[in-house]
Amino acid sequence: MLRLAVPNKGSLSDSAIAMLKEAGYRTRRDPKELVVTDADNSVEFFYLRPRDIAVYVGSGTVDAGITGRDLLLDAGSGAEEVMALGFGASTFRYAARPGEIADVAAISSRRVATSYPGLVAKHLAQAGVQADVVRLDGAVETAITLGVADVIADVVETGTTLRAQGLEPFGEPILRSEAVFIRRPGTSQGGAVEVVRRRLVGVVTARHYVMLDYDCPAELVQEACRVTPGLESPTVSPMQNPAWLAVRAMVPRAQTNRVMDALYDLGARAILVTEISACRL
Ligand SMILES: Nc1ncnc2c1ncn2[C@@H]1O[C@H](COP(=O)(O)OP(=O)(O)OP(=O)(O)O)[C@@H](O)[C@H]1O
Ligand SMILES: O=P(O)(O)OC[C@H]1O[C@H](OP(=O)(O)OP(=O)(O)O)[C@H](O)[C@@H]1O
Ligand SMILES: [Mg+2]
Repeated sequence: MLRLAVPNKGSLSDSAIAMLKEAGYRTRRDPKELVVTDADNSVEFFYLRPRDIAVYVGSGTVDAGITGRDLLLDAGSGAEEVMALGFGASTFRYAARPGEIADVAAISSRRVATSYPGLVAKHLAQAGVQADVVRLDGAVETAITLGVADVIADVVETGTTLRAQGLEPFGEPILRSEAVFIRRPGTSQGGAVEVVRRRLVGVVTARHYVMLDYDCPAELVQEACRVTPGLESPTVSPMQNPAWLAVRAMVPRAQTNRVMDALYDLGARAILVTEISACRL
């Protein structure tokens, strides 16, 4: 059986579970359930802390899993990112009191508090900056107020926590993170991991695209197909009236209304949008 790790708590947990459910897997019924066997799909799910998932996958204790890119890089385990999952987006940034520290070079000889010491040590080393890294479990933003650090490096989503502590980010973000599907390179379960990957690609794509159908005057179909090129190529079908053709294509969800406007201006009519509930590309 394939062994897959899923975040049991925290920012990534609910969305990861929802995505696996959409991909047709059995998920836990109770937050206290830590192991779930999906016999139909030959997968055993282990509900673990996202921080530990990269370590378990890297060591081969489990074959693959879902965690944050920042946690994967912090662990420095042998696990590798297979694909981004499109949720749990955040940046990882340095912050300090306003005007106190201008850039990464100015961190030199200062104390940096973080829950991601691996990630920060690597980043400072790459920048050629010597600093003391203070490892904390959480509530990192308070470290400056408490006088145990001059700089913090932490996850920033909305920036509300930083503002509430009177801190400001500085320098370029160290990292742009989101939830990722990870695996151990060279796992003997490579084929089974690939099946999960294809299912997850199906969910991500179904969320990202809608299906567009429209009727198009036959002489305008080439132009209309340039507006909706689809993934491979749009499907063009005859209609009872030979002056018209029916066109069907996937369109990025975010562009739906812009594309509909363009098609309408061109002369297309009966433009319909439908949800894609699942797909395999
Ligand atoms: N607002 C957020 N706060 C923290 N982590 C976030 C946020 N948004 C996305 N993430 C991502 O979630 C992962 C951290 O999840 P984790 O469960 O370890 O911490 P958490 O969500 O802060 O939960 P807790 O601190 O309650 O244990 C990281 O990959 C991080 O980038
Ligand atoms: O930019 P924001 O939207 O404010 O989100 C980022 C904050 O949220 C998380 O903290 P959490 O509430 O999980 O507490 P923790 O520090 O104890 O993990 C994270 O560690 C940041 O502090
Ligand atoms: Mg947290």
